[in-house]
Amino acid sequence: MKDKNISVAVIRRLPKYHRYLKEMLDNDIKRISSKELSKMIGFTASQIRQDLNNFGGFGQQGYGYNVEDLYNEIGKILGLTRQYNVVIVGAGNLGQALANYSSFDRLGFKLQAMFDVNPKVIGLKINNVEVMDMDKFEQFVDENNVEIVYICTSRDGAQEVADKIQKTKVRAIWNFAPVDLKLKSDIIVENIHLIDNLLTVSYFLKENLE
Ligand SMILES: NC(=O)c1ccc[n+]([C@@H]2O[C@H](COP(=O)([O-])OP(=O)(O)OC[C@H]3O[C@@H](n4cnc5c(N)ncnc54)[C@H](O)[C@@H]3O)[C@@H](O)[C@H]2O)c1
Repeated sequence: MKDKNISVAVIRRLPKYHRYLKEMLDNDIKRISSKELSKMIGFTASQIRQDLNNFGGFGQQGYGYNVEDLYNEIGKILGLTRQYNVVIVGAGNLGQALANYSSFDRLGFKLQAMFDVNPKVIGLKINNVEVMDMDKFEQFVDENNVEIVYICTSRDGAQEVADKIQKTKVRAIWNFAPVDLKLKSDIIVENIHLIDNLLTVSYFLKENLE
């Protein structure tokens, strides 16, 4: 598969294709044209053709796309043909909410444990997953081949967690703490700064209300 030099903008659109195609599969839709796909997703038909051509096309002139094939191919490109071992650090409000959200598990992101420094939450089971003492973090992630850590600590704790992660074989961080982590360049980090998104909403709302 020639997905080496794909732009980040294309990669960021793929999850949306994947999500809509899953919905179509659930509704028993077997094939779709780029025009119909465009109506649903909101990208232009030519954008869709261009995006999918990056990966070898998948479509056929006059037929459109086979929904199941396209869903499976995009899943492959997104790395969803395997499972990932995951832990959550920070078992507070957000950490517990993520642990209880079953869609991650269905996509193959398998939660192996949660970690915290607070004795009040250590030992709890959230959705059948134990909250462990942070002291055991490094040993656990390496012994259990953990690839991804979701950081759900307070802002102050996040860099300390990132420093610990860098001593392990963990490859990626999904960071919910509102801080830009300082990391070695070979660790993948994706930030979810919800407040940044909310401020964008308030900006557009302000424009609307003025
Ligand atoms: N809850 C939300 O809706 C929400 C929304 C947006 C962003 N966030 C961000 O997500 C993070 C978590 O939010 P929350 O509401 O769950 O906070 P919380 O206070 O309920 O939970 C944070 C947990 O992290 C643990 N912790 C702190 N430092 C640690 C460390 N060094 N190692 C291990 N555990 C540590 C704490 O003991 C606590 O249990 C925050 O950074 C917050 O800004 C939360």
